[in-house]
Amino acid sequence: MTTYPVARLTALTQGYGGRRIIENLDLAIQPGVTGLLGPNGAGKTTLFRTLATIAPPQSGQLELFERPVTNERQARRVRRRIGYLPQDFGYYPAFSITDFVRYCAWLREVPSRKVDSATREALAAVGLADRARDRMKSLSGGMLRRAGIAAAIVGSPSLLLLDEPTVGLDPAQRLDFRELIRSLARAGTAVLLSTHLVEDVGAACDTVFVLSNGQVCHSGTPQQLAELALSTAPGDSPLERGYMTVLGNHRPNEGAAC
Ligand SMILES: Nc1ncnc2c1ncn2[C@@H]1O[C@H](COP(=O)(O)OP(=O)(O)OP(=O)(O)O)[C@@H](O)[C@H]1O
Repeated sequence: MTTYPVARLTALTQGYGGRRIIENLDLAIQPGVTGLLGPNGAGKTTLFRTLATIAPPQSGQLELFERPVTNERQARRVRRRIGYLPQDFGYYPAFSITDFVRYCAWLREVPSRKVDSATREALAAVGLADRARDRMKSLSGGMLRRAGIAAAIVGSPSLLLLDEPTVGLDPAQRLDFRELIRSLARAGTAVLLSTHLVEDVGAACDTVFVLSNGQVCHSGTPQQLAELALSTAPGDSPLERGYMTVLGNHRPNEGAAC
């Protein structure tokens, strides 16, 4: 059976003003969980904003759900199928968690008859059902992040874009989060997860891309990335070492793979 990419970028060039951050990038996101690794400033958030249809490509083509997205009308149609958790997401401090997630469901055009049940399901999925009435301004960093994840998954999007979703989560919550995204993927959601926490990629992703200077310099399974490890030191994981190899930051000083 042929599986089509959920999202495809062809010859993407993207940037800010005259500054190019991503140039001539080809990338396909398949069903399952895909990890996106890359150093600060590599262009991960820029890529997410493009996939979320917030920033139209400066040049190149974006296809989502097997259809080109070339104008605002097409973007609006696909946006309701995309859940996006930005790195820094905005909210009204006086909203309760329920208000916040309901509001995001409304923005994503979840049918009104489904909004209440979808909100309850999303809050239960992130372990916030018993905190549903708490005000957003009263939440700890980790709880705020979980509220953001609930807002991204409400209404079961087809494509879930999570930009550093595990920042601030305690270890138990990170384990729960990994299980959550694996179960969402089993249920048919394609997940793209950007993170600096390499172990999240090893534990939860089917595929991993490494982005550096706006270019994909490695794609494969986490296992394949780990196999690129050139040397290990006590406490380092092979996946971290493989990632460093790809970035050319491995020690001792050998040639860069990227
Ligand atoms: N709104 C903006 N205006 C101008 N430049 C920007 C803007 N947003 C990002 N940039 C620049 O684009 C480059 C890529 O930024 P981006 O946020 O996409 O990287 P990133 O890989 O997500 O980084 P990090 O891991 O630090 O979040 C950086 O040099 C950044 O300074």
